[in-house]
Amino acid sequence: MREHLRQPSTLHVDGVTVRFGAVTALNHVSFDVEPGTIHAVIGPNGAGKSTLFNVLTSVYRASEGSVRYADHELTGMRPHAVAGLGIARTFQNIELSHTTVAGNFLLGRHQQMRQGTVAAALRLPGVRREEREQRRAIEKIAEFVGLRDRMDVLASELPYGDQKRVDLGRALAADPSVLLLDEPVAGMTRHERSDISALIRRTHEELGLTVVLVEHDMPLVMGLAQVCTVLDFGTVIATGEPRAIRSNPAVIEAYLGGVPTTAPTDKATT
Ligand SMILES: Nc1ncnc2c1ncn2[C@@H]1O[C@H](COP(=O)(O)OP(=O)(O)OP(=O)(O)O)[C@@H](O)[C@H]1O
Repeated sequence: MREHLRQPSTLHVDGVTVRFGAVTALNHVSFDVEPGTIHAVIGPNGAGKSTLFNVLTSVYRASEGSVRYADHELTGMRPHAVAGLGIARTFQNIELSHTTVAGNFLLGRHQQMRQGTVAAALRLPGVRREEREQRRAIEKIAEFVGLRDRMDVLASELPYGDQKRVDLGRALAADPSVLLLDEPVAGMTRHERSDISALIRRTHEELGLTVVLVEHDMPLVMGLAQVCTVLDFGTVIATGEPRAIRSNPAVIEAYLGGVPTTAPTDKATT
């Protein structure tokens, strides 16, 4: 069952509408995220990107429409059940646990643990073997995100850029097939942005993950994404390759009417 779900599948977003009272945050939003792609969701402030992420992870329930992955309807599922299907996320505002880097990775891996807490309390042999396996697994993740020598440091004591790496490692620890990244370089220095951009690319190329990326940093988006979906006032105004998106009149108008400094441009930092 679990192996089946680890097979890459298309994430279908179909007619999703979310209303908050009189505000329609998402208005019949439809697009597909093809397996093995980096798919960016962009749009001016208030366009509905965070709301969409919260629907994809079942934190919010759509008023209408559906989200399907690997023959499963995600709408109405509990968030941990969505995670169990292999859909992991990082957070715009870092939400790390008050423990070490390794502890955060272990918590992310928790779903993978086979042995129960009673067996763990009794220190049964199978538990010790599993603990060793988990330790090896999180060492690999620490290596991958560049924190191998920081595993026993409290995550809260790390610089901001490294905390973002912990957040990414925690998501990877759940062994996902789809990774949802919510503004992964927000608040970072130019150097940190370039590092994280390279890490996202490796996540896609070396681990083969499907990545859904919400980000305001247009050079980063244009350099990484194969497909962009553009939201404006809760409506999809364009979906396509970055090159086509950059010259799409509706997209240019949406940005020029909103936040000119973040409008899609040709220059990529990646
Ligand atoms: N919990 C909520 N209650 C009421 N209105 C909300 C709620 N969450 C979002 N909204 C409204 O829905 C719309 C979309 O907001 P959302 O945060 O999804 O946009 P966004 O594209 O993520 O914006 P930003 O780029 O600034 O993060 C906005 O008008 C916002 O004010």
